[in-house]
Amino acid sequence: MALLVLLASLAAGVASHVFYFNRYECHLHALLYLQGLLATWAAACLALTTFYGYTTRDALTAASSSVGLFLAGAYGSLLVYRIFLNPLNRLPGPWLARVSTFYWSCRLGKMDSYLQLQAMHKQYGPIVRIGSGDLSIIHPECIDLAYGPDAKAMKSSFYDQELPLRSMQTMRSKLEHGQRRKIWAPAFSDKALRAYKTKIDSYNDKYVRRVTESIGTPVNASNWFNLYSFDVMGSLAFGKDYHMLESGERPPALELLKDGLGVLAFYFPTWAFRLLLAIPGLAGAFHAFVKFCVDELDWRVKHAAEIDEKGGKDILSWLLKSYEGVEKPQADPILQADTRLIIIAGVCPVAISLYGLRCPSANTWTHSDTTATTLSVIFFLLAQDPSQVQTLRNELRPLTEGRQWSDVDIRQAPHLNGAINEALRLYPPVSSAFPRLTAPEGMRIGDTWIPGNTTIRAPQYVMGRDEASYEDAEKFVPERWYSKPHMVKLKEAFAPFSVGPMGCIGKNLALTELRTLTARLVLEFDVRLAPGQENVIRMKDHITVDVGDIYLVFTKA
Ligand code: HEM
Repeated sequence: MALLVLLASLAAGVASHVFYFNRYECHLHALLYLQGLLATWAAACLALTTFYGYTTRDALTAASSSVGLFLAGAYGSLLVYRIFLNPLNRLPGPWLARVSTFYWSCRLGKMDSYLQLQAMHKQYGPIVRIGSGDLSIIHPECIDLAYGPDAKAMKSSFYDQELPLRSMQTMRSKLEHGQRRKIWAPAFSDKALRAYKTKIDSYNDKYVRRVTESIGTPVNASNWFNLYSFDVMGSLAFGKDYHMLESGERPPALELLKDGLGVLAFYFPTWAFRLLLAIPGLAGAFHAFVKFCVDELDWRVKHAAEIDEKGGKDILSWLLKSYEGVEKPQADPILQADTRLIIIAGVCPVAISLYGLRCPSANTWTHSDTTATTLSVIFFLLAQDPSQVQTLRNELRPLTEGRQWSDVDIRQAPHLNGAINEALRLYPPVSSAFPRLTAPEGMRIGDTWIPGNTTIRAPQYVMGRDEASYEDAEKFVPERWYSKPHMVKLKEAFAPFSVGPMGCIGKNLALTELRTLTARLVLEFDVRLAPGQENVIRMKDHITVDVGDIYLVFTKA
């Protein structure tokens, strides 16, 4: 009888894998499975002692053996499938990646996923297995096929980490995402961007003032770019000035998030992340940030009339239009999550919103803001080559001199746009890319067939430095984007904002900030690396990258 029960447990384990875990997405319920297993174990102990006269010790042994064999069956079946049967096994990659996606996490102790991916692609080619169901692909076709307007691939389980909280960006259903995106779209139209101009200009002024105050001395430019970007997004989200550029400090709820990013560097599977989130106290910073955004949204809705009267249109004023007639729009959890997305999208799409988890390795403020990262990189690259600053100045002076200029006047400046593209190519703020899940019927990339339900990513850092796509790929050459087009061999490889219906909705806003602040600074200042500042950036990659402190010296032009 006992043997029969043990064999049944083993068989149940195998069946659970074959008929359930291997067929369906199960990442949402890891905690429930754990609780179920413990509850079954406890119930079995109780039943054996109460109804079958087992001693406590014997009951514990019998119940544990049964549960143990169930797990052995489930994991045994999983290992057999992964090692011998998985169709992904014919694709190149380290053998251990077949066994578990934790293999990938274990390589990321230095938070350098972009470098690890680069090394793996050098060794294994354009398509590399990085986990049991995960591939990294640098074939330029992947961009359009996985992310483009007609892509059949969908967002992977990565986007479920925050459930039940959902923002536009974490909506996996294309239909639902599309409907929400229609509500967001007017906030990023040309008309809306024109209305944000005054706010952006005022923060550009503040940045220039900060530089003027520290002329000739080393400044932590990346930190100031980060404060700049938070100030701009705070003002565009809530119509409030947080004065971060003046004070040099962030509101406490944002400050809390500084500890939250390190853990993202390990790219844990979604189920493991959700288990981490469930540990009481671990996600405290995230909840504080959620509350901060809910409070600010509440304030914003209550002051809507006042803000509208001042004519200071912001992103929320557009989103709130779709709530006309709704008594308390601020109570809608999707609007709450979208508000968080505005704040963090320019900072760290998805990432910060997901986890305010504490991580001991992240003990300094991380410069993970996408716009700030790009500004930091632009000036880091310019600081190493004064002739580039001069070329930019020569290009911009005729476009700006003697008039109240705006982004419209410099939008087509080829060298400026080239320099921005080069910063985004060499140090893309989203370096390892957002994962997609291939459609059940699979897809072909180049000559390779990718099976259905495979998680794929197209890492921009590796693609940006691939000689197959760019000539002299490691060099900063703004001209490749206008007068030397032969240096861009495969244009479709370049997608720092992603592409398609789920790509960056804030691209034009980001470019406006990047162009106008860069132009302001190069028109007024020369720039060089501060003494002791290394001439390489050692980024930390936690979905968006952290360029660390970059010390520069600005002098009057
Ligand atoms: C250099 C700066 C920026 C870069 C490189 C960048 C990059 C990206 C990328 C790669 C995505 C796609 C993420 C995904 O597939 O899930 C994205 C999405 C998004 N970005 Fe940006 N971004 C930048 C600035 C901004 C700014 C300033 C905003 C303003 C609010 C913004 C708002 C968003 C939003 C709302 C999404 C989600 C779009 C959707 O789900 O439809 N981004 N961004």
